[in-house]
Amino acid sequence: MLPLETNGSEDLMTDLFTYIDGHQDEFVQSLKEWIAIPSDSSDPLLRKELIKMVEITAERIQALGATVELIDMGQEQLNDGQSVPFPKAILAQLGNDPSKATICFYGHVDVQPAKMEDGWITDPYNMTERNENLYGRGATDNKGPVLAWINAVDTYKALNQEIPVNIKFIIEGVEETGSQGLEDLIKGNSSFFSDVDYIVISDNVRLSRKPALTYGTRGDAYFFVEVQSGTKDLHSGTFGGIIHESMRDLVYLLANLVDSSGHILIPGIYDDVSPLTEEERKLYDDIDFDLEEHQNNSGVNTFLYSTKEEILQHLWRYPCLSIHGIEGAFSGYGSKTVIPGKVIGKFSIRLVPDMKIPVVNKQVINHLKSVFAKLKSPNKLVVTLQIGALPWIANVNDLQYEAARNAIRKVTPEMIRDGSTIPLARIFQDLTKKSIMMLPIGGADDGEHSQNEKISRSNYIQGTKIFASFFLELAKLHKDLQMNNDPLTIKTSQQNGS
Ligand SMILES: NCC(=O)N[C@@H](Cc1c[nH]cn1)C(=O)O
Ligand SMILES: [Zn+2]
Ligand SMILES: [Zn+2]
Repeated sequence: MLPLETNGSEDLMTDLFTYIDGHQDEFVQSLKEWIAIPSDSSDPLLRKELIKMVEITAERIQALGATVELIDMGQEQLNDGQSVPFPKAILAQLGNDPSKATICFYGHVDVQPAKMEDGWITDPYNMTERNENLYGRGATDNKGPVLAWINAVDTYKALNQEIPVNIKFIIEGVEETGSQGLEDLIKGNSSFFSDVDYIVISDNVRLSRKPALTYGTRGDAYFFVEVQSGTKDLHSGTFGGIIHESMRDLVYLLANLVDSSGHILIPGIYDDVSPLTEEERKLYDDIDFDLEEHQNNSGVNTFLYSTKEEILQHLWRYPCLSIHGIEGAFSGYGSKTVIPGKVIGKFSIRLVPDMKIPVVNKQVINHLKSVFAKLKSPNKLVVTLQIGALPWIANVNDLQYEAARNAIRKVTPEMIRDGSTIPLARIFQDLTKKSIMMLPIGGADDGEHSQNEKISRSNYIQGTKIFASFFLELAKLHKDLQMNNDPLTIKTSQQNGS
């Protein structure tokens, strides 16, 4: 293996990039193979596929030369009283040279549900390339970025070059359903994180065509509101008109959560939202954001707000409430005349600093109970918090942000926040106290969670290059930092004559 010094870092970078360009079809083929596995974590019937996906990922990381541990995550309790095994989590380590920086990469290999009949143009699990875009479920969220990181490490190996940093991986299979059990996993494996210097996540998209670094995300409080009128579904001709219908109650409850201007109707919900300072307000002015393009990407004609500043603030620093669906309600084709016996409404509130989960939980329960009381319904109401993930904000002055800016090279990346949630971002920050950075490689038009999700071939390949060069840039800055701060290191390098 060639040590770093034998090759100037610019020459090495050229070699790495040439290799990546020359092997891009292999990298694309690997993504196709990963996308072919329907690793949907929300469907218990697909659990075997999800478990297989985690195993394949573990094998792939092991093939890099890493030591891989598969951690049992126990059983997932389903609503119907049954249980299925959680997919294992992967903890892996490649290199443990104490003189090098240690980066831990976190990602997930589970995906959101996807069916042809949802409106996909091609099979979501048969990756298809159209106009230089790679379409398939998980292409950008998050299989593409996880593979790009692996490809970057693989490139050093293939060129027989020393990787300038130690690399750790934490890869999970239940991010899309709230990363259950991962907090305990991190708590129970504190020694794994003790020598980690930096945590990198690449699980969101850029805001525009410009590369970006993400330093904040919203959290999420996801609720189930269950209304039960009886033990079974009923014929609406035989029972319609004589019973209190669970669906009518639920629709009323859901309609009282948020008004048509997007304002959340839950008393007190805005109380803990941190006030907008003048300093923060100015940040929005400089951000390159094409509102029209964002609107085109969404497929929606009219947004709730009309200026760049309002849109970004309502995505990044204000909460929102979205109603996601109703379990138990008739939703198929045709005109089934049924009265459901039990329905579960699903909604979530994206949380921002300084909202607190127990406070929000109480406010939601109190509000729904008081709205329900107005109905004077004999039906049974149960409200449960399913997922509670806190928002995350990082220090953009951390060394790895500078290294990432250097790695992106040609342009200055946009410093952005993100309206979505990575449940583990804040957990990592609180438990490990390490620097966290999100380095997105996907585009604003990738359609995460939507029909026809994709990643562009160019972002996937450029992303692989950015990761490969990030290792070098971070190694350089980390070494400088050590030389300046650590008398022992200075002494050792002076003795070595360097
Ligand atoms: N790419 C990140 C992502 O999509 N995260 C999910 C996580 C989540 C939040 N609530 C339930 N799952 C997201 O919807 O933001
Ligand atoms: Zn994701
Ligand atoms: Zn997602």
